[in-house]
Amino acid sequence: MQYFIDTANLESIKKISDIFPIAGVTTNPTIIAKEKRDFKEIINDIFDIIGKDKIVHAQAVGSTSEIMVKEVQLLRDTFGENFYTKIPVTPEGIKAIKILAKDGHKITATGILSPQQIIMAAEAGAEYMAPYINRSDNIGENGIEIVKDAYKILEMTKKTDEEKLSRYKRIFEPKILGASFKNVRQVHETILAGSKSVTVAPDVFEKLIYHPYTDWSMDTFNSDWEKIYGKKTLLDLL
Ligand SMILES: O=C(CO)[C@@H](O)[C@H](O)[C@H](O)[C@H](O)COP(=O)(O)O
Repeated sequence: MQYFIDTANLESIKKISDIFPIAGVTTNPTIIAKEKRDFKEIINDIFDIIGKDKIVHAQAVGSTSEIMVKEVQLLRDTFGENFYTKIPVTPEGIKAIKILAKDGHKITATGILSPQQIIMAAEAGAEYMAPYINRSDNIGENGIEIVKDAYKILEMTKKTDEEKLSRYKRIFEPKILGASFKNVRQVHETILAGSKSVTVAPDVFEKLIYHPYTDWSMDTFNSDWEKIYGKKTLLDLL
């Protein structure tokens, strides 16, 4: 399972990565713009906090495939092997993914709101496909159904390692990266639908393990213990 934090806010990244077993950080142009700082510094600071063995995703912003291809080449040279460029599933984006994947680049297809967009991005050679669950639910569609359909079709169109090597110059499993969550239920249903990667904003992230009865249970344990042993911990008693 891979949990990503969907933010570029360094305080939030520090807080969450200190506690939770995260796979990395995802951002988008809106998330980056909120920080009002130099782009390169933001990404370097994120890697400094989470470690260079973790993954960072940030989005190409060019409006043509030619510019996106150049951006991705520059991003890989600047940030290294654990940087994934997000590319939107527009016609120009799919064209860019197709060109870049042939050269072994690591791509996350983004802005996904339909299963066909996932299949097309996967065929073009993206490794991660990021469907926007809440944005889909918001207009009366069903984000979870997108993930379910996508997994069925990805299974049907599975490629051998030889095919992957000849088409994309590297071997990887296509993955659904569930994104745009507004509550824990959406995250959980996305995982149940088969998605082993999700990216969650800090406010929802902290709620993933929250339960009032867990807090109540711990309060009760602590007060019962203190009645007999005071503030002593096992370090004092063993
Ligand atoms: O696409 C990725 C990760 O690949 C995310 O950063 C993605 O852009 C964000 O989760 C969404 O845009 C956030 O959506 P929302 O919470 O604003 O509806």
